Amino acid sequence: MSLYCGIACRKKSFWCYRLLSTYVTKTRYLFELKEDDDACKKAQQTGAFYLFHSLAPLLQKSEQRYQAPQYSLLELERLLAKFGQDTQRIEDSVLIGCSKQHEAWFALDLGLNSSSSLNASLQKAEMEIELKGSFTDLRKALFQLNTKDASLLTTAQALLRWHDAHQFCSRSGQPTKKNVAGSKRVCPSSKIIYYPQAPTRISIPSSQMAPVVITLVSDGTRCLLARQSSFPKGMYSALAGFCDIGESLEEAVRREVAEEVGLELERLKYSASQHWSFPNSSLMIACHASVKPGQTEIQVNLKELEAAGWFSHDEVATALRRNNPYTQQQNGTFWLPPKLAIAHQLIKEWVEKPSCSTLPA
Ligand SMILES: NC(=O)C1=CN([C@@H]2O[C@H](COP(=O)(O)OP(=O)(O)OC[C@H]3O[C@@H](n4cnc5c(N)ncnc54)[C@H](O)[C@@H]3O)[C@@H](O)[C@H]2O)C=CC1
Ligand SMILES: [Mg+2]
Repeated sequence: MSLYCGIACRKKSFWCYRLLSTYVTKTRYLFELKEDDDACKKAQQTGAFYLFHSLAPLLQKSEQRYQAPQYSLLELERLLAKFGQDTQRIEDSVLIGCSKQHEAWFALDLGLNSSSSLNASLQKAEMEIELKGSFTDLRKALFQLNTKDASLLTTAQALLRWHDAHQFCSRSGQPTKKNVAGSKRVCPSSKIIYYPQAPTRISIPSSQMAPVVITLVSDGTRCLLARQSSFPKGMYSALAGFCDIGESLEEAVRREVAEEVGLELERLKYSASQHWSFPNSSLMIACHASVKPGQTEIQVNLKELEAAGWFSHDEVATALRRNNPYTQQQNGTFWLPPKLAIAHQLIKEWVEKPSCSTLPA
């Protein structure tokens, strides 16, 4: 087993970006902005903002086409000042993506009640005159926009709507606080962390199921297994991760693999699903995936994983036959999740049919 314990070279950010594909570096850059408020604040300085009013995106017409204009932080500050608004309102913005060159994109709604500024929301008509555009119902706007803007604004609206609906903690009743990127809200009093899908964490049994993708990556002869520091000693599993709001399952699979081990998928194939209760209700959606032969160098994201590695078919087949893993801990071999876990089923499926045919990712 060639185990990479992940030497992440810290250069300004979590990883060096050399050797990683554009897609992987973009994914890891966004992960960093979601995890690090200072990095996200810094990204706002050079980023671009899309504007909404009461969940309707601003569109401008140029020639026969509509487009969604972008504003710099400076332009936004000037616009707010012109209408007597403090710049605190910018704290209501959410991170929605970035360019290949790592220009971060944000969305800000000028019409929803602000949780960061005491100012009232801005009047729609006045803003449309000032901005020479119209705040357009998103369903209508989707017919007028290019695919990139349509997908971006759909994610933006979902995130802005979620934040607007989760201003208070369902346990303490206290106002919740958004992180800079808007990838979560925290209640300072109950300490519950809310993620844009379902309330999660600790004591609040979620009434919804958070969608989670779990993926067994193969390079044709080996499969990729990983472990978190929270796992029992010696246990390795498939890569798993919560879907982000606005994401398809395929996008979540690709993003999680890029974020956690720095690999770009070539193909993936749905396998099965499972309800999973730990730590809260999740809907596990399991897939097989493959990487291009020769593009198998793992770069472990040490903020998420303790280790990851490629395991041969024989090693994994032997591990599957171990029925009492706890005895294995003594002699330091690795072991796999219990039969009940869909990770076990996914791994067993691969051992029985190593060449699970996969579809383009
Ligand atoms: N049934 C099975 O075979 C397996 C199930 N799992 C489950 O999959 C889930 C996701 O696995 P991880 O690698 O931990 O996810 P992950 O790779 O997304 O990392 C967890 C982080 O995601 C963030 N996050 C985003 N949305 C979240 C939400 N709704 N709830 C909680 N955290 C959220 C948090 O920052 C958290 O620290 C876990 O709950 C785990 O129990 C994991 C492996 C096997
Ligand atoms: Mg994970």
